Amino acid sequence: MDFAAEYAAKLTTADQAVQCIHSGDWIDYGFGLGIVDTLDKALAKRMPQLEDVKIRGAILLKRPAIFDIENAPAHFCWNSWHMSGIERKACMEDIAYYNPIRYSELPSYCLYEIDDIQVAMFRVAPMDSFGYFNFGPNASHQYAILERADKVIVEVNTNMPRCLGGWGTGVHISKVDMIVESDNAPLETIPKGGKPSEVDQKVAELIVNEIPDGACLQLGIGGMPNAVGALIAKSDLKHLGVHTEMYVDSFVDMARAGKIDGSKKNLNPGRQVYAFGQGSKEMYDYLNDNPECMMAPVDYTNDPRTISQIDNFISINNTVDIDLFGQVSAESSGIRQISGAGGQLDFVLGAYLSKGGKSFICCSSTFTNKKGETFSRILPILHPGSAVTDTRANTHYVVTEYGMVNLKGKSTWERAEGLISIAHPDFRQQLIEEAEKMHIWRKHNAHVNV
Ligand SMILES: CC(=O)SCCNC(=O)CCNC(=O)[C@H](O)C(C)(C)COP(=O)(O)OP(=O)(O)OC[C@H]1O[C@@H](n2cnc3c(N)ncnc32)[C@H](O)[C@@H]1OP(=O)(O)O
Ligand SMILES: CCCC(=O)O
Repeated sequence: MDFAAEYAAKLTTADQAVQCIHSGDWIDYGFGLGIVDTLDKALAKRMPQLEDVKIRGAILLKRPAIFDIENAPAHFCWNSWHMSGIERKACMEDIAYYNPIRYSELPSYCLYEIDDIQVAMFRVAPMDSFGYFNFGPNASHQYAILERADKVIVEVNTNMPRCLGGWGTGVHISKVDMIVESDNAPLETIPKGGKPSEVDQKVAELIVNEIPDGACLQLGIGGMPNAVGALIAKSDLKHLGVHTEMYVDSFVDMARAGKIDGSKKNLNPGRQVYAFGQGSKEMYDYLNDNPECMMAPVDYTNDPRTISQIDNFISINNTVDIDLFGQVSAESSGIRQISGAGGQLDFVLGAYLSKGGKSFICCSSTFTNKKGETFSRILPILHPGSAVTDTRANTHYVVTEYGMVNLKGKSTWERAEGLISIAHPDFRQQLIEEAEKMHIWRKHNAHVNV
């Protein structure tokens, strides 16, 4: 096949490519680092002539140009699989809406249930000699979108790392309708976390004590899991493995510190497995063409049946709030959507099924808002409207800077006692009084320090 000739025939401008988008269409904009940029700017010029365009995407690292057109909600809506700060702000502008989904189910939802997708656009790496455009660190559910899209447009960016893996890591030119060469803007990054706070340090110490040599790690999205990872890189742990949904900078720190060799993994030994990645330029450079790293679609990485096959699986995720029954709300506060369910429950379920596996839900004991008011993250009941990300039947270990409790199988009074014992001391008495009113407190509980 003469891929160069096919490339030349399909090459077009962004302005020309977006002419195929019409009012009422469902459009896929990519995912994370794969979200289009040059095509977005072109669509922002066309969008004022269109109505009711429905766009899907997730974890924006940059505010798309379409969000800033005049009277945006009249022209389109953004439907997010998982919200970053940019998307949660856009919710308040009536542009963005959240699609609740357990992340491992996203590819099958796209394959078997989603309405037709008229146009799918992805930001990709340059075509290789075999005619493939690599997705960069975004296997996620992209293969499923390709199956369902009527038209596929790729936006080539020479800065996109080439992420190797198992399957679903790129698209062949034969399946692409149009190719747009971007202005090769630098990729968006998440800066490496600074010095871990004292709270992060305490939480990390508690978790590190529970990790055996040879364990396999998953770190969730957000500041705290990353800080825990950075401290694992400085620990004495050995022969760690990686099997995660999101690849983050602290895995690079651990690998460079010689903590990761994957030698004890009983699935994909030696490989660091992930579904997508977001981080620093250093992390993108590390992933580029690195055969140790294996990117695979999320219905593989996050399937609890996959996770369960890996012994000593350690899952570390963050939460927004948790109630005294052990219901974890990791994605919203009341009706305010903060992020999304993501793969948290996938990993909580999978780690529990793993021989020697444990899942840790961690958080600081308090949250201070922009007005400087401080609240306990351990609440008697969740705020009205808060989504339950992990049901109380599934929650395993919960960690704050005041300690760690294992809630699995515990009765309501044991949960209340355990959670209050790791709440901030300033809130313990109040929590006990609420627990008493809710009839989940026994006289026996009195040994909690207040
Ligand atoms: C990715 C994987 O590998 S798999 C599974 C991982 N996936 C998940 O865990 C999904 C759910 N979890 C998450 O999305 C994240 O871990 C979070 C939201 C819990 C924490 O992420 P972070 O980026 O560290 O959150 P951060 O502390 O910056 O808070 C985000 C926002 O929530 C607000 N917030 C946080 N906690 C609270 C709270 N208790 N009450 C009210 N608002 C809160 C913050 O003020 C901030 O709002 P802002 O954007 O207006 O400033
Ligand atoms: C898209 C999912 C990200 C997460 O699980 O947090």
